[in-house]
Amino acid sequence: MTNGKNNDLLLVNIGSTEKFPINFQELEQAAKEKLTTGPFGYIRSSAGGEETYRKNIEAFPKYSIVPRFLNDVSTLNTEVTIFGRTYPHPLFIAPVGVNKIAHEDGEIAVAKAAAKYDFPYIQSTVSSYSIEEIAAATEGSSKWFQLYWSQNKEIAFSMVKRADQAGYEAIVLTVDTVMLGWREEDVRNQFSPLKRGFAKGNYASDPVFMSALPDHEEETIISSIVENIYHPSLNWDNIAELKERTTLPILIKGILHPEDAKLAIEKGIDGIIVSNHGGRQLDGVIASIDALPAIVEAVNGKIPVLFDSGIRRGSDAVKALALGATAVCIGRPFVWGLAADGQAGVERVLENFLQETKVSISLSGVSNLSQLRNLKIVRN
Ligand SMILES: Cc1cc2nc3c(=O)[nH]c(=O)nc-3n(C[C@H](O)[C@H](O)[C@H](O)COP(=O)(O)O)c2cc1C
Ligand SMILES: CCCCCCC(=O)C(=O)O
Repeated sequence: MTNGKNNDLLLVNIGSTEKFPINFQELEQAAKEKLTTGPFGYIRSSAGGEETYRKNIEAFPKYSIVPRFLNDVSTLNTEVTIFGRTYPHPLFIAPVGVNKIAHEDGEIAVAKAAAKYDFPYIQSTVSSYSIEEIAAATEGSSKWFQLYWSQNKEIAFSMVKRADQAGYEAIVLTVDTVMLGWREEDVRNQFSPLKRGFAKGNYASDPVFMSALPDHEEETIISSIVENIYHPSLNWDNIAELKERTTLPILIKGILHPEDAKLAIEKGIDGIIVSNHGGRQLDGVIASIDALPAIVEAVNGKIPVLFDSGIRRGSDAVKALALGATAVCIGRPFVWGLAADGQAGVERVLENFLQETKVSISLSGVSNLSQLRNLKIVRN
């Protein structure tokens, strides 16, 4: 989304004879045709009876944009500044692990596409490629590192140090996944990407992780990843320890309660991501978009509040931004783009997202993000 003069993007885009899935349903269908049952089910599905997954999607139409007209929208500025860095638009790539189950090029393809369209890339701990491999493939672009705490906390600290050294600009500690949610589809398909070695990127390249192993056999590496990734004892004291080990800004991902948002601020956390993990963890929790307004109110502008879970198109992003999100993260849509056509598929998804978001902001009658935050949203 370039800042400046606003063109008629739809008419510019139409003219190609190339066929490619455009919306989420088409992308999911295209991915289904490419993937086998286990990987497709792992990405698509969520926890329990998928009540929260459905709520995430069904909640968006309950919020309506009340646009203003006769404001000059011939220019548009979508810049947002977070931790001192200005980004051209408020769309991020959510941390999504084990990308090789969708496409051989995995996270490298996603990070390159993200760099091309200026989406800051949040790399998952459980990536198929390492921090250093992704940094080398995308020099100069903005990257954050998503941290899963480890049973052996020295492994977590080591990964944070590596991310800092590789030029990543923030740490996103995910707190809703201290153990894996109950995911029936994966039980049915007997599919675990962790157990099949798709999450090795950052572990097999980590000196602390590797030096703690009795041998370097594939089986030993995988079983140690599985042991370390479960970290049910995670608590606020660990956050204090993490703060002592890095000067990078720390965000907490998975906040749904306003009191946890307030606690995060008290404990010196630099930002939060309102998220229910796309419904993949505790089924039955509140839709992420329904949790957002109270959290924005509790935070009261003190730290950035990012948002994910259920963003499927530009108008969803507009609603989340108007409800007070500083930026929004795209999840499953880019994974389907990756499965459908590798880096080119992710690029198409991001480009369309950007264009639809830009058109939607302008048609709401506003020209920048601070005006967007004052846009009226009603809940039917
Ligand atoms: C296949 C898959 C893997 C994911 N892996 C991670 C991860 O490693 N770390 C993390 O914090 N969140 C992870 N997430 C959650 C996303 O960051 C994000 O919260 C979620 O995708 C948002 O929901 P949506 O995709 O339905 O919009 C994953 C999501 C999916 C679909
Ligand atoms: C216990 C942590 C496993 C993480 C697997 C990746 C992930 O977050 C997901 O939703 O899948």
